[in-house]
Amino acid sequence: MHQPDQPLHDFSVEGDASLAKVLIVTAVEAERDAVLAGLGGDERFVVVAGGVGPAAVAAGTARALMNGVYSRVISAGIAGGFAGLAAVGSLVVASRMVAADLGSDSPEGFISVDELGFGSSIIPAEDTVSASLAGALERAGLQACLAPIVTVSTTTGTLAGAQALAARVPGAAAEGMEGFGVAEAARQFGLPALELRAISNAVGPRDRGAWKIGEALGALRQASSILPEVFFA
Ligand SMILES: O=C(O)c1cccc(C(=O)CC[C@H]2O[C@@H](n3cnc4c(=O)[nH]cnc43)[C@H](O)[C@@H]2O)c1
Repeated sequence: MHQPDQPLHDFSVEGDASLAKVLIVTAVEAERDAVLAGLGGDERFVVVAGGVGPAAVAAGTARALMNGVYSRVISAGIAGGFAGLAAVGSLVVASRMVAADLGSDSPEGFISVDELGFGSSIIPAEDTVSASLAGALERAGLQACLAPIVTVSTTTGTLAGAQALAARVPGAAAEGMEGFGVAEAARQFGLPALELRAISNAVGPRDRGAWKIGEALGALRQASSILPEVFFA
């Protein structure tokens, strides 16, 4: 029987590793189009819109992985940024992907799935490559940081919620809804994962009208133009 902590398939590349592509998974088509525009038709990357939220995107990622040969998977898109750590229009590269609401609430507070003994809510990002990506973005003149990125099923919409999340995941710079789902699918295929987010709004009191989606998609497009030199130099 399959053990969930073991890869489901061995899709690692045998022979010519240069044939393996990088799979990039966004939530929605506008994000996919921004990534594709930045990549400028580079066929070493495949970009799919996998759906919003960790469940849809994990299924979408697994489906894509079944149909190709990949060396790694990147979750990419827009995100909320934590105050003082990631400003609107800046970029965050994940040091780890954290499923921040995967667990149980209790009168004593949140209990993570790790504490409950049902697995892990943290997937480390491919570390040297993530650091290289953050460095390359900065050298290209983009504002970028390397930090934990949280994945939630419900976006944070209050100041108290943002503060609680920042306390639960110290150093977290961005909040999205897909990173952990993409990383979990990649993990089950034995592949490393990364996450790249462009900040469209602050994590905190919900104000959808204030989201700078165009600015974030522009930053995502610019960041995507750096990816070939990082992954295929
Ligand atoms: O309306 C549009 O034109 C549009 C274009 C691109 C993307 C969107 C989205 O609504 C994407 C949803 C996606 O964004 C992530 N996100 C953004 N801000 C946050 C946040 O504060 N907390 C959590 N997630 C956030 C998330 O990953 C969603 O999947 C609209």
